Amino acid sequence: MNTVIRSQLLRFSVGRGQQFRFSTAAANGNDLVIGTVDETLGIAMLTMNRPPANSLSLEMNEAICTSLKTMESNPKIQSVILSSSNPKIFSAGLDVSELVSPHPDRLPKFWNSLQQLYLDLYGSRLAVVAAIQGHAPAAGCFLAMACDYRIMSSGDIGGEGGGDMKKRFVPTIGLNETQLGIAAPPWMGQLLVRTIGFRQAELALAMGTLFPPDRALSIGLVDAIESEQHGAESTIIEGLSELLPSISKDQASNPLMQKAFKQATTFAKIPPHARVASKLVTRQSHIHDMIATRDEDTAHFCGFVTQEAVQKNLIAYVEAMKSKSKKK
Ligand SMILES: CC/C=C\C/C=C\C/C=C\CC/C=C/CC(=O)SCCNC(=O)CCNC(=O)[C@H](O)C(C)(C)COP(=O)(O)OP(=O)(O)OC[C@H]1O[C@@H](n2cnc3c(N)ncnc32)[C@H](O)[C@@H]1OP(=O)(O)O
Repeated sequence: MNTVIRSQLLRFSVGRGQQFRFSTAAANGNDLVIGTVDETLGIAMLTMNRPPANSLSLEMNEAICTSLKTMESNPKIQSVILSSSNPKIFSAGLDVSELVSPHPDRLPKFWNSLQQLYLDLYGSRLAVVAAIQGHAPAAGCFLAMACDYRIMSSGDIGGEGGGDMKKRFVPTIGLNETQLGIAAPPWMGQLLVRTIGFRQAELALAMGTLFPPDRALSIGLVDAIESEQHGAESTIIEGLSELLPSISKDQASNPLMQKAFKQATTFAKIPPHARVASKLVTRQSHIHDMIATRDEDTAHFCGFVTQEAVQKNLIAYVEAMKSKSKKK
C-alpha cells in the first residue's frame, strides 16, 4: 500500500534481450514490473514482480499499464508474454488491502487504475500471451482473460513439502469473488461469459469456482496446459534466455515458458494490421460498453465495497488468509 512510483521509467533500451525497469519506492526495493524486449524477434516480456503474490494495487496496475504502453510505442514489437516472477502465483488478484477500510480518495483512483488496465490490456495492439505458472484467482484470472492466449501450468509433483511426502502443486484459475462476499464487476463477469460461454460462466460466477488446469482447459478458460518439469539443456530455445529477466533466467528450460515464447513468436509473424483489425472485431464492442459505463461502474464499486456487510466479509476473509499463511 505504501508503494509509490517514484520515477516512471528509469531505463528503456531496445535490442536483443535488453531490459527496462520501473523504479519504485516499495519497502522491499523491488521493481513492480520488469520489461524486456527483443526487436529482432518482435517480442517482449512483461514480468510481474510484486511479492508475495503479485496482487494488484493502484501502483501495480499503473506499472503494468505504463510498461505495456512503452512496449506498444515500439513499432518493432508485435507480441508480449505476460508472466510472473513467482513460480506459484501468476497474480492473486486485487490487493485486498485496497478494499478493506479504504481511504475515500484512494478507492476511486484504485478502481480507475483497474479499469484502465483492462482497457489497455484487452485493447492492446500487441498480442499478449499469458504464461500462467501458478494461481490466478479473481482479478488474476481477469488479467489472463484480457490476454490473447493463455498457457497454464499443469501443476507438478514436488511443489511443496519434501522427501517422499512431496505434495502435488495444482494451480487454479477463476473468478472466485462470491467466496469473498463480493461480486465480480459486470465487465469482468462479461469477460468470463465471452471466454467460456454463458452457462459455464453463470455457474462459475455464482459458485466462485476456481478451476484446476485440466478443467480450465476443457471449458476454454485457458488455451493450453503445459508441464513445468524443466527439460534437458538441449531443448533450450534460442532467444528465450535473453528475453527472460535476470531474476527468471532459470525459466529458459521450462516447457511452459518455451511454449509461451513459441506462441508469441507465431503471433509476431502474423501481418500486424490484419491481426489487430481482427482483434477489434471481437473486442471493440465490449471496450466501448465499458468506457460508456466507466463512471457509473466506479460509483457502483465504491458504494458496494464500503457497505458495512461487505467490509465485514472482507475483514474476515483477510484474517483467514493471514492465519492460513502464518500456519505454514
Ligand atoms: C452486478 C455486480 C454487483 C456488484 C459488483 C460491483 C462492484 C464490484 C465490487 C467488488 C469487486 C471487487 C473485485 C475483486 C476481484 C479480486 O481480485 S478480489 C481478490 C481476490 N483474491 C483472492 O481471493 C486470492 C487470495 N489469495 C489466495 O487465495 C492465495 O494466497 C493464493 C491461492 C493466491 C496463493 O496461495 P499460497 O501459495 O498458499 O500463498 P498464501 O495464501 O500463503 O499467500 C502468500 C502471501 O500473499 C498474500 N496474499 C495473497 N493473496 C493476496 C491478495 N489478494 N491481496 C493481498 N495479499 C495477498 C498472503 O496474505 C500472504 O502474505 P503473508 O505471507 O501473510 O505476508
